Formats: sequence, C-alpha cells, structure tokens
Amino acid sequence: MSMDPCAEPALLTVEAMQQKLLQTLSPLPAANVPIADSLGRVLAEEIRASVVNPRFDNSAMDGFALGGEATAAAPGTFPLVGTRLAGSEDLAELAPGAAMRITTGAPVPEGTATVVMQEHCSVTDDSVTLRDAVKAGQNIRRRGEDIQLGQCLLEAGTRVAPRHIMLLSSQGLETLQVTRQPVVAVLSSGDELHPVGQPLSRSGIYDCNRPYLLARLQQAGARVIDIGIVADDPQQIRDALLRAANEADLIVSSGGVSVGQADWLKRCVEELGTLLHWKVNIKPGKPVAWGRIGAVPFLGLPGNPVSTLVCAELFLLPALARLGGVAQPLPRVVRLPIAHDHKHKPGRDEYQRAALVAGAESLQVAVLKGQGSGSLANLARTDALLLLGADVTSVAAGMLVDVLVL
Ligand SMILES: Nc1nc2c(c(=O)[nH]1)N[C@H]1C(S)=C(S)[C@@H](COP(=O)(O)OP(=O)(O)OC[C@H]3O[C@@H](n4cnc5c(N)ncnc54)[C@H](O)[C@@H]3O)O[C@H]1N2
Ligand code: MOO
Repeated sequence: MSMDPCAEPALLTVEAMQQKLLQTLSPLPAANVPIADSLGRVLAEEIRASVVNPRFDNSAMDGFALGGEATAAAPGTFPLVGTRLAGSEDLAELAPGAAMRITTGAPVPEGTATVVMQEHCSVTDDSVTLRDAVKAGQNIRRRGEDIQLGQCLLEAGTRVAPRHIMLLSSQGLETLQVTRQPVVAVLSSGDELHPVGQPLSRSGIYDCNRPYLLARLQQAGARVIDIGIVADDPQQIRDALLRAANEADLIVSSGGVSVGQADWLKRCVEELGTLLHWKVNIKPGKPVAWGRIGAVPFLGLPGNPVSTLVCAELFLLPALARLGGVAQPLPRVVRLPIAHDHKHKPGRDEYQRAALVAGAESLQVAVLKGQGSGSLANLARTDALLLLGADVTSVAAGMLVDVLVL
C-alpha cells in the first residue's frame, strides 16, 4: 500500500469490501453458558428437540371432557364424574357417556372424545348439560403435534432473542454452547474532540462518534473497551492501537483515515501491522480502512459522524457478527416503496437517512432533508437508510427501493 497520500487506490464496492471483511475473520471459540445469560449471544450448536410438545394430549380450554358416546349424543345432559386439573397425576379414565370437569393444560383422561368450553354448558353438582351438538376431537392439543423428538429447533449461528429463550426453556435446557462474546475496543481520533462534560475550546467539538459506537456495539452483542479520544499524534495513536490490540478481538476507530496531514490512523496501522484495504465506493464513508494490528482486525471509520454511522452498519456490524459466529452477518435489506420522486447524483453507492412513513397500502420510505455527512439534526427522525446504487440517477414515487432498517 502506497504511503503517498495523493495516490488513489482502487475503490472496492460495498459488497466486495463486506466479502473481504468476512473472509479475513472467523468466529471466536465457543463456551457453555446458562440460558439466563444467553440473551444476545450466538448459538454455536444446533438445538434439536429432546422434549415433545405437547408432552401429552391436553385440554386447550377450561370446560368439560366428554367420553365417546356423549359426543354423538349432544345436545343433552351427562353425569359429571370428577375433575382433572393441570398438573394432576390422576390416571382415572373417562367412561363413555360421562363428563369430567377439566382445566386448560390438564392431561385429557383416557377415553376423552372431545372437550367443550364451559361457556357452552350449564352445570349442576353432578351433571353437565350441553346446549348444542359437539365435534369429536375439539379443544384437544395432541401429543407431539407441535414439536417432535429430534426436530431441529434452532440452527447454529442464531442470535439468542427472548423468544428463543422461551423455546429453549420449554425444552428444559439449562445451558447452551455459545460463541464467546466479542470484545471491541473503540477510539476516536482528532485534536478537535472533547469528551462530553468538558468545556469546549474555540475550535473544539464534542466527540459523538465514540459514544455512538460504544452504544451500537453493545446493542449488537459486543463487550466494549473505551480507549477514549486520541490526539492527532502518531505516538499517541500507536500507543492506543497497541493497547487496543492487547485487549480486544476487534479495534474500531473513527477519524483520521483520509488524506489530511493530521490523518495518522491509516499510516500507523501500516507501520504497526497490515493495511488490507483502504477506500470503498460509498457515500458517505469513502475513506474507510481495514487492516490488522498483529492478529487483531482493525476497522478505521471516517470521522464525519454520519460516515461513521453508515460504515458501522455496513462494515463494523458484519465484522462483529462474523466474530460472534452469526450465520447471516450482513445487514438485511428490505424493499419498500419510496414516498416521493427523488434525484440522485450517480458515482457512488449512497446511503441516505430516511424516515419510514405510513403510505396508503404499506410503509413507505421518505428521504430526510440534510444529507451532509456532518449533518446531525435529522438523526432524530432517521428510521432507515435508503440505498441508491452508484448508477441510479432518479427514482419515481411508488418505486420499490432498497432500505436498511435501523
Ligand atoms: N482532500 C480530501 N479530503 C477529504 C476526502 C478526500 O477524499 N480528499 N474525503 C472526505 C471524506 S469523504 C471524509 S468521510 C472525511 C473523512 O476524514 P477522516 O476520517 O480523516 O476524518 P477527520 O478528518 O478526522 O474528521 C472528519 C470530520 O468529522 C469530524 N469528526 C471526526 N471525529 C469525530 C467525532 N468522534 N465526533 C464528532 N465529529 C468528529 C471532524 O471534526 C471533521 O469535521 O474526509 C474528507 N476529506
Ligand atoms: O465519505 Mo465522506 O463520508 O462523504 O463525508
């Protein structure tokens, strides 16, 4: 890689850069964790059912189980021979023509032909009267109709969500094999940057990229190390990168990757390790850098805050997901109609901040005002990024466009 700041390397497409990242990385090793600690972690094993669902034929309603002949005889009055509650270990059978009070989830007694909701019956101490005809087999949840033994429930590479914890707990699982949680070190670079809580110098600004990255990474399942703000000084940058490489599985910086004389990040990575690629045909975020410090991958995001945000979605989160063992590490793009005519200057794949708005038939995407990579006000309304391909010159209202929902 040339040290000449004026040399223009070949720009990768977004897809090619993503493939390059994914090829450089492999999932971290797996460990066993209690289910209660598994939220947000990534399964390193396939989960197959060891418990069928339902475990036994059981009632779907509070009401009355009817023995065989009673079903055909309804409407009518039938003797009430007992009660079966959920959790009952009682094995009594139900005689043909008799009825038994039953609650939702209780095993239906042997001999049950159907279950009737109690709202459809009148009851005395020793009999139940059905007002209407009944269908055989209704309101009974059959053993194994949902989950059978050995059925694949979750694939390796699934990020554990609360609904998965429900499914796994229903199987009685206590622990899971998950990929080790990736540790990501985050730093900001720039003499102009101040941490929040400190007064600003005349040409100072608050560092908003590092708080953003720390939050976004944690939301995506990483453990973060905050390396802080590093001045535009090669020695300080080298020290920060080496400290980060010592402690983390992935290093991410913002700022200092362009061609300015104080842009040291890329040069320091070349010195300390390997710069694997620099520059992608994307707007915003063109000077994004990818490399390694020793064995630790490094992603250098461009400093303009929206460049940081867009490149984090497109490159940082896939890199994190890959380390974390996620089966589908790339962001999911959906197609939605655009709410208005829209012009685009071709040349780079562009990701524009957009709001999702209610259309007549479906959600629509509306591009927000203020698309400069340093413009922040519209982050308040940003729901999604609209992708406009490098060759697109315009889109007409109603056309389906690619959208990355945030
Ligand atoms: N001659 C050229 N100049 C620039 C080019 C180019 O191709 N040729 N590319 C432009 C593009 S595109 C981008 S993006 C930026 C990226 O530059 P850097 O990564 O070196 O970022 P900085 O120069 O350090 O900062 C850019 C901008 O963002 C502000 N910033 C930086 N870090 C933070 C932070 N943590 N929180 C808030 N704001 C931050 C910084 O003050 C600058 O205003 O380069 C263009 N230049
Ligand atoms: O790529 Mo820069 O991010 O356009 O501002």
